[in-house]
Amino acid sequence: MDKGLKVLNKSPFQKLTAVASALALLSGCSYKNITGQEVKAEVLKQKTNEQKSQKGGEDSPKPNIVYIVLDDSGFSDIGSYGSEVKTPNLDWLAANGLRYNNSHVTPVCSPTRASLLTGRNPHDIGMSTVANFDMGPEYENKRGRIYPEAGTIAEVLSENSYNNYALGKWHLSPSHQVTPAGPYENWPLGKGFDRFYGFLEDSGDQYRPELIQDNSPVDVPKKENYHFSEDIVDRANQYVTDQASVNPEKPFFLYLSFGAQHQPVQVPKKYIDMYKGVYDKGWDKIREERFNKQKQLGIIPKDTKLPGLNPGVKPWDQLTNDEKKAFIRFQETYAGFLTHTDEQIGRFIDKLRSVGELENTMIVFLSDNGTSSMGKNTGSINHTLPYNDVPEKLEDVVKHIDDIGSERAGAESPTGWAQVSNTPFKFYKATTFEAGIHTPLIVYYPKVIKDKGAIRNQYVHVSDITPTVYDVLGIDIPKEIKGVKQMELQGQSFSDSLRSAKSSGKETQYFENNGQRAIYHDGWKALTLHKKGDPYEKDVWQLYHVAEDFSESNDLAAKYPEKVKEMQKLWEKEARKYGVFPMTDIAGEGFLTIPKDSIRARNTFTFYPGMSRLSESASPFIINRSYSITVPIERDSASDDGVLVALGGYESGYTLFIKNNKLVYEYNMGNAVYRIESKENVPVGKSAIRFEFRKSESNKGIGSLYINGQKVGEGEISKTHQYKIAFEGLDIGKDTLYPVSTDYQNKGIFEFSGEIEKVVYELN
Ligand SMILES: O=[N+]([O-])c1ccc(OS(=O)(=O)O)cc1
Repeated sequence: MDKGLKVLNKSPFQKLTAVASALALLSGCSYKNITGQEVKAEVLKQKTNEQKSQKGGEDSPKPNIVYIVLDDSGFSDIGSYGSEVKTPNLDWLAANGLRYNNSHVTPVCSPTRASLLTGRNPHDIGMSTVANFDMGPEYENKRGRIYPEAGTIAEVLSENSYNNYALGKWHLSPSHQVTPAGPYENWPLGKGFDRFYGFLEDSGDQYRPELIQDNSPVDVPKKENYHFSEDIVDRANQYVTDQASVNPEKPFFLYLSFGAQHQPVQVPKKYIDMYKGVYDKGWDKIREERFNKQKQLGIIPKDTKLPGLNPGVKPWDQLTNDEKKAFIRFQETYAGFLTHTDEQIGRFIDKLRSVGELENTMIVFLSDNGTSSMGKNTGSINHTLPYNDVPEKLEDVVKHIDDIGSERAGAESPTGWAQVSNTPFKFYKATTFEAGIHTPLIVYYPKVIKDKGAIRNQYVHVSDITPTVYDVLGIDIPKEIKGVKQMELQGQSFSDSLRSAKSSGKETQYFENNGQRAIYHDGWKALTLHKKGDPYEKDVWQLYHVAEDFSESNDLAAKYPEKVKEMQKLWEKEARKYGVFPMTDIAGEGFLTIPKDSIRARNTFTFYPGMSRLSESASPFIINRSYSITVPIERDSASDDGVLVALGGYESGYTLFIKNNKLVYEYNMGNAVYRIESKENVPVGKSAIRFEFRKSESNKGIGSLYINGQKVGEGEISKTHQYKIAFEGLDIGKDTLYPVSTDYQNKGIFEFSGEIEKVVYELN
């Protein structure tokens, strides 16, 4: 695809414009305006042509491009793909555009987004798996970043006079680079976007997100009932309004990437209440209803089979009343969250309409992967726990049932509902079964799509979307971007299918994430369900004729062993071609790999008061090791109190603070809080405060408090996080967003009223 030129193919209209200007120049006549100045006629003529070429004009050559991405939402979740959830605005896009029912993504977030934004396969550009995991230079394919050789659509379009905006979840920078001091090259502005507003990591709290605007951390707007999805759409609307008002001749690319439906599932109660009673009938029934509706809609073939419940998912009538009660609430919340998101999408569409841009905009909607199983069989109300492989107890979930959806819970639905979202498929996100990689795709582009509301069956992959856009715009990628030679596009345009149902789809596509593998070729699919630690060559391959078996219900591997071998070979060939090797089957241990070029590789950190919040993933790596935190302070009076250092929030984290003259350290594990309090008072005047953690066993140890070298408190911390401590970063001298300790939850950020000289971490 790389034709080596960064030129726009000129439309017939542009050619006419050029001829008209040339004629005007040749004509050379002039007249006097009211101030008596001489005005050349050709300038006037040119202006008329410019006005004609403003977007919205009949012959406008450059449409706006919008990508709307949902997170962790399965194939059946939206109304026009079979759901009972109310999504009128997405359904409107579907009714006025095309629904693809055979569209594929990667099993997890970052590779899908990397592929979407670059038109290449994820491994080949450094993003085999989530951006949280940077495996260092030995794993070129797992650096948690997009290599500059794979320019993003924003970089390409900025060379074609587009403005480029990104909003919402990013998750395309190594997490250890999410710091207020950069490096910034993998942040949105480093990847071609002109404006950004959102969060940079994998999940964001909907009520108190760690917001970034452009390259700077910013506070959550002080707004009653603040919600992140509303905030990013307010911003998107602002960007569109600004551009339409001030620079209407310029087209824009806008990437609107919701945190929804990823955990934490959080939405105001009003939306949860909309679904009261809807889910009382349980997941078996709802799954069946979605399946039937999908057939009626024609979104799945009439002969599709509905697989049984996934392993570990109990039939609804075998659940206890407590389970039913909690699980109903989870799904009411999930549904309300989606309706709320849809409402925001509606507000954005309305904005495009009101500034006269809707008809001249191509909108692509998709979900980045299928619905997740991280809620396990109980559902989750504290998402740090599943990230650390700590099971949650149903009784805790039931106790906090009314918190689900609120800021008091990092909620995620149980697997029974995740399977419903992924109807008619089996398994979940992170696998290469269709449940993980087969999601909705809607394309709205009224200028070209005449077959409104139709369903397209072409096999499509997320890497094909941006090449399709380039094709529609008639542009080639530049040979170089910022002096870096560009790789060829690897996705394949499906622009023909916008006009014709008959055009062909993609023939071959490989998949891989953390050792889970699959290959699609010409109507067939082979896959492995890899068990961590097993040798890859021992993995058993399954075989499905997906052209006839939409839901992978009939494993044909035993019947066609030769076909399995052929598909395996093809997987290997594609894997070699696209940089899948070396492969790893990391899961949580990915968090423990600290590359040498990460700031986390240091053993000493000195932080000064006033530092912006530092993301947890870039904070001193204290997991499973001994360390100390030393804080020289000064108190003017015995009433000076507040937080010296804190990381995390009420879900989990740690905090060192002074209250009632006592020095307190709390480690909040999520299901237990370890508290150590000084016996003695912290003196007025200068003192050296110190907390020391001595590891005794794996993820266990003794915490000690010192004032001026004297031990003033000690306690055992019998379980610490093995992978990730929290979803909220490190504060010096205060505890922003959520409080780690309930001891000061009514004191706002509980800023230290004395003076902190510095905070020094020393890690062993
Ligand atoms: O293992 N992780 O770090 C991880 C896995 C999945 C995940 O969800 S995703 O939507 O961002 O892919 C986030 C983080």
